[in-house]
Amino acid sequence: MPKECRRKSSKDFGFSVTGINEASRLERRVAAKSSQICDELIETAAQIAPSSGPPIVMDAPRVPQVTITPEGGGCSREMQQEDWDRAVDGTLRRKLSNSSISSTGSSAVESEDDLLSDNESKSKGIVTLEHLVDPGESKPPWWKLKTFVHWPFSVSQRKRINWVQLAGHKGNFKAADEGTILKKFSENEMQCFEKLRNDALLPFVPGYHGVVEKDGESFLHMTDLLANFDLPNVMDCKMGVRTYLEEELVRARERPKPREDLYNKMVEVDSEGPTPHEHSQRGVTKPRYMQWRESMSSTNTLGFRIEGIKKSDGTCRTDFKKTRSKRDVIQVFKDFVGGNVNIVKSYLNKLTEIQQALKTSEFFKRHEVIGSSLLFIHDHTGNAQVWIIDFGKTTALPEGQTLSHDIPWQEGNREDGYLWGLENLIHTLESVSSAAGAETSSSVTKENSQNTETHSQ
Ligand SMILES: O=P(O)(O)O[C@H]1[C@H](O)[C@@H](OP(=O)(O)O)[C@H](OP(=O)(O)O)[C@@H](OP(=O)(O)O)[C@H]1O
Ligand SMILES: Nc1ncnc2c1ncn2[C@@H]1O[C@H](COP(=O)(O)OP(=O)(O)O)[C@@H](O)[C@H]1O
Repeated sequence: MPKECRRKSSKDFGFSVTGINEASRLERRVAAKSSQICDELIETAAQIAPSSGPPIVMDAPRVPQVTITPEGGGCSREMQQEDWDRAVDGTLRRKLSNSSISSTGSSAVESEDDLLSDNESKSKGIVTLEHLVDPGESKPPWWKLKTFVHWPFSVSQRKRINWVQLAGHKGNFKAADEGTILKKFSENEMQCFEKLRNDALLPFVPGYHGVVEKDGESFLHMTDLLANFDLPNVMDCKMGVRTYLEEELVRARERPKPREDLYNKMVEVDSEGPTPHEHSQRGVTKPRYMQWRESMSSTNTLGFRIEGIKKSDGTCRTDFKKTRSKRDVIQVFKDFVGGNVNIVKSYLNKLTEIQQALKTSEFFKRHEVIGSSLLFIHDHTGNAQVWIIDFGKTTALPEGQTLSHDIPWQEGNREDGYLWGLENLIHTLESVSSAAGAETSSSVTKENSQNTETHSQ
């Protein structure tokens, strides 16, 4: 069920959004509409709070900030008061175990005590992005552009926007100027974006606009892929047969650090998942957890898995940990596209283009691509696109080494199964297309036969 959070001010719902993401505004409307109590509180808040000026912290009542109706169990993770406080003062940080390399790129070694519970940190749908430019601030004195001389941010009255984040860690993204977002800096990801500038994959990755810094914190400035869609439907598919780096495996073997948060996540899905030993220590290591996730989902069997879906009606789901069989995956895709065969065909065309580009890409040849996703986005206008996102754990191979991306992984060969997964994904969508086509033609046949009956009466 959606968790509750305290509203800080009427601005959270009431600010005017003319820029960064029109769709988000509409979504927020749709979502807010679904809760009578929420609407009443918005009105109350609007009366209490001034239309401009600093946000007012309302201690009570606790209400859902965004109302999402998840199918099959709670999926929406919403900002809590503590999250706001941490995010606003800039202290919301990812904590890493020493068996973890963050997809934000850090390989920092920290003690187990430093770990955040994943329930607290993992994004599961609609999140609220903080805008880093304070309203009324006319100049951005704190911005220091590291790489590109281009001032990207204008003053905005928007402080926070609701946005779709189907995977990754909450707090990793911030709002930026129209059509763009900021992602927490990762050296690894930054290097990938730099190398992708001259690569065949460039048309399929989010536009990259350099690195920006505020208060000692750096961000990657990139295009918001949702920006050109009207009430977008979004799906995140994590690619590959392996979702952890080989070095994470080595580290966990050398110095195993059982993590309680991962143990809890495992038990939540399958109480018999942990071994008796893991039960007794109430902890599992990161690679063990990741391997278990891969075997429960379609990662091992198909080379990709569905991480999350958000539909235009505001519903969102991230409960796909046990979506494993091709049949189940097809069903999820069918639901995602609402049986629209044209959308499926557009997606298939896009995937084929990506497949071609991957085969010629120098970048792809020379990188182990781990934890990267394909982001599917379509809307009611028929616009359907696929992008390659998340290069936090995409790692350059030693000079001279290349990968084929379609042979089985064995420790040491660094293969990721990306192309094999993509091939399976294409086949899966082809099945969706023929199933949808068959349904359409059978309903047309039915209609025709009804017409014939009507005529003959
Ligand atoms: O999906 P669930 O089951 O919640 O597991 C998560 C995802 O695999 C995260 O990957 P992603 O960010 O791609 O969603 C991963 O972060 P990394 O990418 O840093 O490996 C988390 O590792 P920890 O952050 O170490 O818990 C792991 O706990
Ligand atoms: N450029 C983008 N435009 C729109 N949505 C994005 C973009 N990048 C990421 N997202 C959203 O954020 C989610 C997490 O992104 P990701 O890069 O995988 O983060 P992390 O590195 O924290 O795992 C994706 O599932 C998607 O919903």
